[in-house]
Amino acid sequence: MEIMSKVLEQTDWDFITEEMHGKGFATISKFLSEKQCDELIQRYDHPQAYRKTVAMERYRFGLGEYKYFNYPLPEIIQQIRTNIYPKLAPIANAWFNALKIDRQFPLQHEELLQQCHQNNQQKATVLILKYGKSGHNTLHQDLYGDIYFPIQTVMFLNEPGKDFTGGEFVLIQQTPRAQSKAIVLNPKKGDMLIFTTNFRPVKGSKGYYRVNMKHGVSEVHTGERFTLGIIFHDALS
Ligand SMILES: O=C(O)CCC(=O)C(=O)O
Ligand SMILES: [Fe+2]
Repeated sequence: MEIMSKVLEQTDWDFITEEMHGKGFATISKFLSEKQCDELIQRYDHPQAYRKTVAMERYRFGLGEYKYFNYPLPEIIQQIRTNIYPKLAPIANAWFNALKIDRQFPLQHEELLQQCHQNNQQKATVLILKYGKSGHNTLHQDLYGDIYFPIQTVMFLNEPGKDFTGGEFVLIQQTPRAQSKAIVLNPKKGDMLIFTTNFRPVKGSKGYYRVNMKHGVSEVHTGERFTLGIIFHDALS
């Protein structure tokens, strides 16, 4: 808890909750220190930390590479996953209530993992991504099995405009019977973005309706871009 207790304490979770309800995403500035970002990037080349490396081109996911961490997760990642989840579970529960979906999420992360394990989802989904020139990530949703948590986070490990150009984070919002809306974000080094994995409720004249969201990354023009993705459910494979 020590590594990040200060940031957690200083974060205005009521504000984050409002942002999530209003837009489906929220940012915590400077969640990680420069040093923490640099250490995560340095660890990218240590193979023992990861269970699987994916060349994104191979699966037509885009262009770039990512690595799934192995359990046990590095201390800082473990702490973030355990301590952020309880702040997000009430948001997810409010969304499912609003959309009249008969499912609620446990308030502790450990319990969500137990549900995943009972469904044979045992593999860590936390990943670090690296994109070079022309690198990009096509629009997607990170669902890894029947048991999923509908909110995830990504941390930006280097500086846009300095370490790389291009490579914006893109959210696409698909409203029923309307054209899709693109939301383009440029978070800075150390920032944490929290966003919906698949959908969110929006209030209409006849109650709440469901708006689908996907995310991706636009093409990197120069340099290298690194991110750390924390997904709260585990994967089948
Ligand atoms: O690199 C990014 O900004 C997006 C990464 C991503 O798709 C994820 O963390 O799920
Ligand atoms: Fe993703």
